[in-house]
Amino acid sequence: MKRAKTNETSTALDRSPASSPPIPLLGPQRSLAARLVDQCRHSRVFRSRRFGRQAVKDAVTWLLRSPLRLASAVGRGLLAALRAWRRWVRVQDYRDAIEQAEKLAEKFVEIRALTLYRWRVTGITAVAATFLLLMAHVIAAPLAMWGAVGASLIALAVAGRRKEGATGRTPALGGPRTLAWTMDPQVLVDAFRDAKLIGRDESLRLVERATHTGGGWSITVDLPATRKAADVIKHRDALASALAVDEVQLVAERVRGRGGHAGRVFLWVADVDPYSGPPFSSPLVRAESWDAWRPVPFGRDARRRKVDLPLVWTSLLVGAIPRQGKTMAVRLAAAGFILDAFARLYVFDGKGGKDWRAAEAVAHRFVCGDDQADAEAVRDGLVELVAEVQSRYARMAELDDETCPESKITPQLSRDPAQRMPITAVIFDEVQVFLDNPTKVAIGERGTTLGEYIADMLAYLARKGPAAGIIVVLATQRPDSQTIPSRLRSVLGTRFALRVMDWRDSNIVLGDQMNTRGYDASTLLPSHKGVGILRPDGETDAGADAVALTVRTFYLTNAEWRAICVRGRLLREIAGTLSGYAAGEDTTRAVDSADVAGALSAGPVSWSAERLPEPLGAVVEFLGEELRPGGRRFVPTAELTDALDVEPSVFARQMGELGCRPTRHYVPEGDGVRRVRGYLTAEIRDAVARVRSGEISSTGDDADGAA
Ligand SMILES: Nc1ncnc2c1ncn2[C@@H]1O[C@H](COP(=O)(O)OP(=O)(O)OP(=O)(O)O)[C@@H](O)[C@H]1O
Repeated sequence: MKRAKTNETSTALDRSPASSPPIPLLGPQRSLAARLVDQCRHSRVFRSRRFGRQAVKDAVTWLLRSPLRLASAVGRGLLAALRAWRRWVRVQDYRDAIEQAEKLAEKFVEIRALTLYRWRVTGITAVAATFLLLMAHVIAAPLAMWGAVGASLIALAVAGRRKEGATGRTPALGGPRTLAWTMDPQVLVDAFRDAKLIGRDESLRLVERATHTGGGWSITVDLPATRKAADVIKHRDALASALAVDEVQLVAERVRGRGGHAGRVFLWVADVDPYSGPPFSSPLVRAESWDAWRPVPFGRDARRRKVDLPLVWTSLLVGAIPRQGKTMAVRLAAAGFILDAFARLYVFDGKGGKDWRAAEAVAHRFVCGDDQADAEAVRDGLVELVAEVQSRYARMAELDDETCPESKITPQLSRDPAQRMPITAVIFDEVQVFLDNPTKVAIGERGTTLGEYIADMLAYLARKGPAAGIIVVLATQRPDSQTIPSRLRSVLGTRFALRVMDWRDSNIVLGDQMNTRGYDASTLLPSHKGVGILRPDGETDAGADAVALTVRTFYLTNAEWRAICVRGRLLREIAGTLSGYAAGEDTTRAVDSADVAGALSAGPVSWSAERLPEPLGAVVEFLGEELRPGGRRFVPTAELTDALDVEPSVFARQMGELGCRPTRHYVPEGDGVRRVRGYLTAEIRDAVARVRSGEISSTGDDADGAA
């Protein structure tokens, strides 16, 4: 993900903390003098004007706050002293012991005498102290009396000072606690301890002191050795709670690259909800044209940094419950292609509303609706695209090394009309409408449903299309495993999850285990329209920065969207690239469907779990594309039983009945290897083939009766 940096939001990742050795924040064993010397030696206050200004601000704040802090410490000290005196005068220890022994009645006179005696001592001490003070005032100088009062106040302030490591939400931290950590790093350390991100006897090291940037406070810290930044990101909610801010206000990032390491964390706490306020307008509204090879402006992150989405070489899956902003997100991606006169668009809208009507003006193929005829038109469009991918690979193989160095599309190839390989975007809104189509069809010798066939072709396009310049963009409001089969999901590189119902749906869009890594789209707020978690494609440069990030998409009004489509048509008319549906030719290219069936089965086999007995069906569904020959060789039993949530002994027995026997195999673990029980994928494939051929019945018995 390329993030453009605005002036007001310098990124932590770009800083070079290597130039600033960490300053110990709190070292229990270090003396104050040693810490001061250290601070001065490493301080950038003397080297950087920005840090100098911040230090002066901090010092002034500290000075202004100190009378208040002294007064509250004296107040606490006075309270503590009064409590101690009250216990003493009431002979509380003795009284408690007697009460425990149930002898209060017997000892009542004795306690009362002792209490009266202590009251007398208190009175005499108070009178004597007052007399001595007055004498000092009269005989010596007023200074002596004020000196004595000052000493008493200091003693009370020391007694009432905040102790290091004090836990819990003390009333003093209520409300302004959100910002207390910017003044007093001890509060930040306490928050890390309370959130159980560091131990009670551990501390943090300050890499960059707290500064106010881009509508929030940022700080970079080093965790104690062996603690991981990934865990801070994972438990961001706990840290937000400890800092008393809403979790949407807290951004935690691992500092990577030069100067970064696995234990260095950048924190940013927004002053207010960063996703509230008016939506951001897309820069594409003002763009005359766009180059589809450039990452398209997609939105802004919490710190308002621009997030661009590379689309060439990848594919995109957008998932969310209704009315969260899927169509908007897909329109943004589409706008980048529409404004490139050399790009071609296939638009398939399963919703059938007017959201995509304006795209008719530029689309090479356009289908809008959920009728059988629409599903068949989508099928024909995809058949044409599968054939197009095959043809492009065949043609690229014929080109010389200079024109096509890597059997991959290049910007020059995609814009050369003679080569006929334009960047082609295949855009689906509400793709589940087509994937769920139950009509039976025969593909080659295989019987399947139209929905399955469409899924197979989409999986093929997402897998083989990007290198040939064909990009698949899918949006669905049902991101469940039934609707988007794993063989299709696993080949969609970039994922964007707006709010979904639960963490399972979130993981289906973003990838397995993403909730345990701190990315769960079900925790997004309903009021945050257009806010989602973006997981960039690991294959693109974008994937290097962060596993995922929360983005608020840009906003296009309907009028702006229509204007973009009109501009796209004009650009095509000028360049002479208007084609297909938009140019008034609405017939798909005649393609021999046997060729397509051949292409689908010559590629990785489509492993469908349909009509397979359990647990084989679930295993096939879980492994998806990994099951194909040349994919994974071995799957540990523990991985399968965990993923399918089944009892290991029952699982082993049922797999045995289907002819799959576990074996032992070495798997990598850490730096070494470990021998574990599991299944060879060849055995699983064999079992699938035997069930399909009827050799094993779908109840799990061998057709010939043998178990
Ligand atoms: N980035 C954004 N900023 C502000 N509002 C947005 C943003 N994106 C979408 N919205 C608003 O959210 C609402 C739903 O948007 P959209 O139609 O894109 O959602 P959807 O998920 O496609 O809905 P459906 O499932 O009904 O098709 C619209 O009112 C839209 O204006």
